[in-house]
Amino acid sequence: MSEQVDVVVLGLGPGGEYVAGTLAEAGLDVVGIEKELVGGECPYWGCVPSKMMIRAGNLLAEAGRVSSLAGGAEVTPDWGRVAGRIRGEATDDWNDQIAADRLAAKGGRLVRGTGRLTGPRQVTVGPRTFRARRGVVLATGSRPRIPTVPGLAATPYWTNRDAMATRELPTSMLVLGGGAIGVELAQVFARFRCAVTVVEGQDRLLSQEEPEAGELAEKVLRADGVTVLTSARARQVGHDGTGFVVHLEGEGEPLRAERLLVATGRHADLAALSVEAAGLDPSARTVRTDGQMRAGEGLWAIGDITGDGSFTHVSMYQAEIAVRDILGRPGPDADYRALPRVTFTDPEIAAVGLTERQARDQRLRVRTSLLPIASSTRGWIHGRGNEGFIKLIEDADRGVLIGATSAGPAGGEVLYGLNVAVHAEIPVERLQHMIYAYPTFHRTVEAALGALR
Ligand SMILES: Cc1cc2nc3c(=O)[nH]c(=O)nc-3n(C[C@H](O)[C@H](O)[C@H](O)COP(=O)(O)OP(=O)(O)OC[C@H]3O[C@@H](n4cnc5c(N)ncnc54)[C@H](O)[C@@H]3O)c2cc1C
Ligand SMILES: NC(=O)c1ccc[n+]([C@@H]2O[C@H](COP(=O)([O-])OP(=O)(O)OC[C@H]3O[C@@H](n4cnc5c(N)ncnc54)[C@H](O)[C@@H]3O)[C@@H](O)[C@H]2O)c1
Repeated sequence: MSEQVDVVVLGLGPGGEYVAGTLAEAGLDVVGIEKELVGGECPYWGCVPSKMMIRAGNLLAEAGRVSSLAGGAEVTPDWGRVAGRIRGEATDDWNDQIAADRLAAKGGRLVRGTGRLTGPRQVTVGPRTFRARRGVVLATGSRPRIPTVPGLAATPYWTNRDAMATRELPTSMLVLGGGAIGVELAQVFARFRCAVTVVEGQDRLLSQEEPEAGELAEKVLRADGVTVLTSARARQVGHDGTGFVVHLEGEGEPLRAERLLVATGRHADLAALSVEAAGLDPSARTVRTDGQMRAGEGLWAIGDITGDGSFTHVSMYQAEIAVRDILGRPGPDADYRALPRVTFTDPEIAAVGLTERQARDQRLRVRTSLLPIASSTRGWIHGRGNEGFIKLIEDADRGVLIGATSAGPAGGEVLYGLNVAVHAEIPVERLQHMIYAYPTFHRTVEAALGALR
């Protein structure tokens, strides 16, 4: 016998939790199914604990800058404080009772277990089967993609989860992958005196962003003592009981370290959800949706599983659209032209919209500019720690910005104005005649607008 409900939400990460709670508050009979922790990757093993680490690492780095600007400061790094804060304040020692209670208070029902589709509008978890009158929302997120390097699978390698949960820092760590996770954690661990080496397969770090972003990331990581190896791939991985031995492709001595963090991207596992029961292809990498997040009749998908950007803000944005659609309320289609992303290194490396390469590949007539933050008054006053730049990409035929990178102190915050400009397609000509507060970092944007060529 199946239980009849209005909506089943499969997976309660940031997007799924929002959908389940909001629809329940709207009066629908909602069942949310979660196999681990309500809240998903972001609060327990992702954004929140990693940003707590970064806050701590940045404090240490700032203290290191005191000598050149303000006198003397001696700091003693203590990872115990970070690990304690992650346990006490961020994750409640990986206990989701508060989140579960929050869903219940909104009227949603939580079912713990691993769910899978067993028909259109139908989900089974353990012995229970739910039939959803309005439909099912797939929000099962992603998990680390582990490369098929010989030997790796048999070693006790770390993923982001082990790194977030560690009570003690290793003395040395190899990081496979120089994307967002790799560079953020490499910098933090290095600032806590761990000897870090990043091994990135592409010819630069943050390879999906502007080349200048990758160059900057490499420069600042090196300044923190990180060894950065680009165009480097692991050929063989082993563990001798005390540490890792990694042979790279080509000649050279193997790399050795106490820990190995694998940060080579994430992927969704559609086969595990038996998506074919709802008419989807289980071998696909992502669930494709229309602009209202519909993946089929009575089926919606949101978050990492859609492949539209593995970010909490994408999951929440899509969740809002799915909620509206399920409630039958009209609203605009999902629009990713102004998708922002922030890598929380110091300096923060943030971007929105297209890179120059992507714009040129679309055969757009492009004007660009790039100005260092240090060329602004504020950047110059800031002194040490003022690395960064503003890069703008303009569609010259339409006279609007279609992409931008904001790297620098508070680069993610400075991005906001550029995000608005790309999203709202504000003419460059209007942006050039706006008043920019003095002396802010974002005055570099004004200068960069004037330098578009
Ligand atoms: C180290 C790290 C740092 C990050 N930092 C940031 C950041 O600073 N900013 C940012 O925007 N993003 C960041 N992200 C990405 C962000 O965490 C994800 O994009 C976001 O969590 C995705 O949300 P989601 O709703 O798709 O689901 P997820 O958070 O992936 O959650 C999906 C949930 O579904 C559950 N589930 C899966 N399968 C089933 C099943 N069959 N049955 C029941 N339940 C199931 C899982 O247990 C999980 O709880 C970071 C990620 C990592 C790993
Ligand atoms: N600040 C943030 O918003 C933030 C922070 C962390 C993670 N995230 C999200 O989490 C997702 C996962 O992060 P990630 O860093 O694992 O993935 P990523 O896709 O950002 O980067 C993975 C990197 O690993 C490299 N790589 C892949 N296979 C390799 C191999 N065999 N050897 C060496 N290098 C290899 C890739 O070239 C790429 O540069 C990202 O897509 C990101 O959206 C976001």
